[in-house]
Amino acid sequence: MNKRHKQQPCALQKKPALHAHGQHFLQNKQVVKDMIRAANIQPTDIVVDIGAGAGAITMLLAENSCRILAVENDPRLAETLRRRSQAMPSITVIEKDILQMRLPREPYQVIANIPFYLTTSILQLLLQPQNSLLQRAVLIMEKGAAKGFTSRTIRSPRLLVWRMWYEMEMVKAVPRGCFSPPPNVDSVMFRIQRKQEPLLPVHLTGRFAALAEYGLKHPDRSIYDTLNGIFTPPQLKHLAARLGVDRNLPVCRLNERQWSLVFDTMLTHVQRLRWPGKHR
Ligand SMILES: C[S@@+](CC[C@H](N)C(=O)[O-])C[C@H]1O[C@@H](n2cnc3c(N)ncnc32)[C@H](O)[C@@H]1O
Repeated sequence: MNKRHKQQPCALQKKPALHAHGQHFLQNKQVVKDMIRAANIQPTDIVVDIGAGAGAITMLLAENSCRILAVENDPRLAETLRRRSQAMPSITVIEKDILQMRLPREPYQVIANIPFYLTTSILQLLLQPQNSLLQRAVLIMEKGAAKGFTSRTIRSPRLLVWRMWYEMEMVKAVPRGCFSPPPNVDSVMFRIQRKQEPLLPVHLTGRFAALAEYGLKHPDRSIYDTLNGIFTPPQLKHLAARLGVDRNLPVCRLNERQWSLVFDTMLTHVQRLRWPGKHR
């Protein structure tokens, strides 16, 4: 046999490991029940299960009579779930990459044990205020990621924009033994809730995002050094008093409420030509 057509050694023929696709299946029904309770699911809700697998969450959700969109891109798992839910009209199985999916055009909830490798992309998809009607999500995610999203300091412009719109909190730890196979990192139940009163109107999101990009380019710089490219010294003095902070504090220590004051002060008192971004 020609060398090039020799069979590959077995190790190379192995299927990719399940966890390479974030496939850590929930084995513990109580965790799923706790997620459903934490999301306060009502019979009238539309609920998206992202990475539905064989249905650990979807099947229990169906007991709440809500409408469920179960999204799964692994054809074998999607087929299993289609079979399991055949007689359940409230469940629609969507065999698709979640990142290619059009989200509901009406208010919806998410309950999901997400593939960890897509955490940021999934949040990016769900938390775009311009095109997402997400009301609440209860997700299982890696503890490290959850800590970053709820951190007291805000170093990422994207996170800052999300937090203008959504409350984020860790609900509780989910032990590794609740999954099969167990992940090699710690996991938590994480809740995202649309704020009753968002800190930003949708139509100003682009303008605020430009301020966030500018303001957090060097998150450890002081508030004064960061913002003196936008505000004049008297405006900065007025702003520091409004914020109730020392102007030498690192800018990453401002919370989302304080950033909304920075934004408001900029819109009210600063000439447009000094605003960051292309939206002048
Ligand atoms: C952590 S498992 C959760 C499975 C199930 N929900 C459970 O709790 O047992 C994540 C699931 O997401 C699926 N998945 C991975 N990437 C995906 C993608 N891009 N779009 C949709 N599903 C995906 C995996 O196949 C896997 O079934």
